[in-house]
Amino acid sequence: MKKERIVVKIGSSSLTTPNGRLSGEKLKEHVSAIAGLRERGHQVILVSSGAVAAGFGQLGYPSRPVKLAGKQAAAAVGQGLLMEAYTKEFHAYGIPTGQLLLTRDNFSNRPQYQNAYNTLSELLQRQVLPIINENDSIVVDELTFGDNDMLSALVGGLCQADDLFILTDVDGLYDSHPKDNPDAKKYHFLSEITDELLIGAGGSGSLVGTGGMKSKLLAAQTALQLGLRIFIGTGSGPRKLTDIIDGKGNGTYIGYPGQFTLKSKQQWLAMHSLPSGELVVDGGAKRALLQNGRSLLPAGIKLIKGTFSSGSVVQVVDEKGSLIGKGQVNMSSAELADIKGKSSTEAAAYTKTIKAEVIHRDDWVAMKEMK
Ligand SMILES: Nc1ncnc2c1ncn2[C@@H]1O[C@H](COP(=O)(O)OP(=O)(O)O)[C@@H](O)[C@H]1O
Ligand SMILES: N[C@@H](CCC(=O)OP(=O)(O)O)C(=O)O
Repeated sequence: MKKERIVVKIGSSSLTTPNGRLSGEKLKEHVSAIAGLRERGHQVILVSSGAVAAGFGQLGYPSRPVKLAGKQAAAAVGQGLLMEAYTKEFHAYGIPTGQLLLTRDNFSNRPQYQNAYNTLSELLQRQVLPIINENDSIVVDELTFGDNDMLSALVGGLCQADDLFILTDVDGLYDSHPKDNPDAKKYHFLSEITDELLIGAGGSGSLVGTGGMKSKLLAAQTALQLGLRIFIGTGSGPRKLTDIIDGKGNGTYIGYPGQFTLKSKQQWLAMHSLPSGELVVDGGAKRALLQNGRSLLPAGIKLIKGTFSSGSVVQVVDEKGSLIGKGQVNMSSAELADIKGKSSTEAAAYTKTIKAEVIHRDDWVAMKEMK
């Protein structure tokens, strides 16, 4: 059987009690199930929620704090408790653990993204189990992931995983909220996340979880684009995760094997990079980029918007303004303004210091083809 690389995401409700304490019993069960996956030779990356939910009780909050300072303080306490418990329990199976606390910036900044990738790769190569959470205690409000579903999908892309298992307190996706509708129908297999599914997905049903099924589906949508298969559901006992691999999981399976996976650079450009400007290109350049797999040359550029430096990411649009793709430019907006619309020979004569390609094909991702 193929050895898979699996991201396992565990939600707050599956790790804690409603009064803000860590549930040692629940945690132990997850640990034994993860040890079971590793015993079969699979690599596991754990994305664990629960810092806020495990910490707020000790701080004297009667329920999950709503204000940012309360959540951040609770997370500071709870994250330590989580890691202490995980380290001890995994140690009993001879599995060393390592903690990574990430923020959105770590994904949008290319050097930080590569650095996170290098750290994860090193941990996995040395048989260490990475345990990841958002860096809740320091992250700025508007930049939080909020819940860990999207974080787990992005981690799946970052470490080029095969599967994402989202463990929660419900046994899969239903066509409407199962707590409101006793006749709600469960989906066992899905190949895509449609708007209809998103409409049927509601918020959290527990006092400690955030995001609910909607955020799991949005995460699943991203994970599908990143080439992962997804499972959303629950289970009990030490075999609950190996059962998922064996197709016997208690939940909903999304995706199919052998999906198209973007290369790491293209994945970063498409999913995480923040464009600093925009280039409007003519029909010839659009064809070269989308159909012929060529680089973007100065001749095809009609208009430059924004100010950027060499190495920045820009978005590329056609003359109607519709997005074609994103790429990393080899020159600044000022240098490009001098050679825009010129043939490559003319451009080369103009300055010998810059490259012939405005965006090299290796530094480009087509956004149209992804749909
Ligand atoms: N269509 C749906 N199908 C299944 N569960 C749903 C649906 N809509 C909303 N939910 C709720 O989503 C909850 C799981 O999300 P959440 O509470 O955020 O869990 P976690 O803490 O594990 O991330 C379920 O307990 C359920 O009440
Ligand atoms: N990073 C946060 C996750 C917040 C949260 O509730 O997430 P989840 O339970 O996955 O919906 C924490 O550890 O408390």
